[in-house]
Amino acid sequence: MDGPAEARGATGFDKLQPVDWEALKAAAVAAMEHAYVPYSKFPVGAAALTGDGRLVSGCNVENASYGLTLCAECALVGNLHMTGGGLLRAFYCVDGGGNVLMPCGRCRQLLYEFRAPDMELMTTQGIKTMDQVLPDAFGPQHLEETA
Ligand SMILES: O=c1ccn([C@H]2C[C@H](O)[C@@H](CO)O2)c(=O)[nH]1
Ligand SMILES: [Zn+2]
Repeated sequence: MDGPAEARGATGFDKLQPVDWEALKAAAVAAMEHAYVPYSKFPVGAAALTGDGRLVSGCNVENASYGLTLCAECALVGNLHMTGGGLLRAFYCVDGGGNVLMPCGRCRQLLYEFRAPDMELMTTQGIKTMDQVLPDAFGPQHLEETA
């Protein structure tokens, strides 16, 4: 039915509305408090602002089969779709102490799929763009090259 997320565009995208990074952090911390981490004891919370101004979030959910663990970003992407889809404009991830946490490599790819143009991420070195944290990313365009 639908093509890749980026092709659908960010409906209602409003760049005039400044990103409230403190609100994003608070949402990430609130999500982190729901983490299921009996194995690593390393809770993670992620929150993002969508192009149309919604806050979406997620926490990590571990499994006795360790490798099946879901990162917080996985839950966030599920939440994005459950609450109306769209694209991500700004992203914030925290550890159990509320410190900024860099998304793992797999999650950077996951987020890339749903990035709004010029999506920003809070990093340990301040605000960065998706392109800075995942340069030369693999994306839908590569699928078309060999078709
Ligand atoms: O980007 C990341 C990196 C790690 N984790 C989780 C997975 C695991 O439950 C715990 C320790 O790796 O942190 C996330 O949720 N997101
Ligand atoms: Zn991850």
